[in-house]
Amino acid sequence: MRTALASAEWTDGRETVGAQGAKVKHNRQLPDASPLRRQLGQTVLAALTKHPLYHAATLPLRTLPPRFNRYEGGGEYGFHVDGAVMALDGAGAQIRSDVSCTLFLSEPHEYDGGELIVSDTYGEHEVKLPAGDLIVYPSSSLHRVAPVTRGARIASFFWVQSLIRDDSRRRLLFELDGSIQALTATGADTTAVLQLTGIYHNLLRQWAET
Ligand SMILES: O=C(O)CCC(=O)C(=O)O
Ligand SMILES: [Fe+2]
Repeated sequence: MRTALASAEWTDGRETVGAQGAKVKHNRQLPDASPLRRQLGQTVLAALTKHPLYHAATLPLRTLPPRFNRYEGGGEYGFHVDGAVMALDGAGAQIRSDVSCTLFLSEPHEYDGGELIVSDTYGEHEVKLPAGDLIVYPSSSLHRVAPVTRGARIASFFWVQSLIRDDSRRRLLFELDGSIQALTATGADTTAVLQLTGIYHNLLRQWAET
């Protein structure tokens, strides 16, 4: 993916953003209609289907085809909130953004700056991960990408409509899932684990929107 993206043609990132974001967005992206975007996006989605932790955290219902962006020469994306409802295709289908995803494709030593900074009720969290690592964060959060002052930061980014709209419910289910996995791995009482698994699925059944 890095090799293909190194010789790609990039376009102004403001092409896919509303008026609020356009004022603070200074990066470039693969054009939405680019075959490379489609091809690499499918590679990203295929990798996600094989990742239990990603599924546990996002509980995906619909996923926007991944896009690819590039920041360099002081490029940044100032504080913004992602649009709540986005076009899924050209046929009028829409997706509600519940979870935002950034897949880092550049190694941290290849550029200065470029931290993804997510602001929540506990303050600001800075994220800068090795190539191949992905961060998921609530689309309801304010976030920004710090200016890239050396090198280039290339990433894939996309949005997920979750079965669970509410961030706090999604978090509870994620933590419950993690506890069940840990209990199973350490050989806990199977009847108790089965009961907890039932509680997980019955909460999911009560809260899931499809
Ligand atoms: O480049 C990133 O990590 C995030 C991009 C972003 O926030 C957006 O496109 O809305
Ligand atoms: Fe964003």
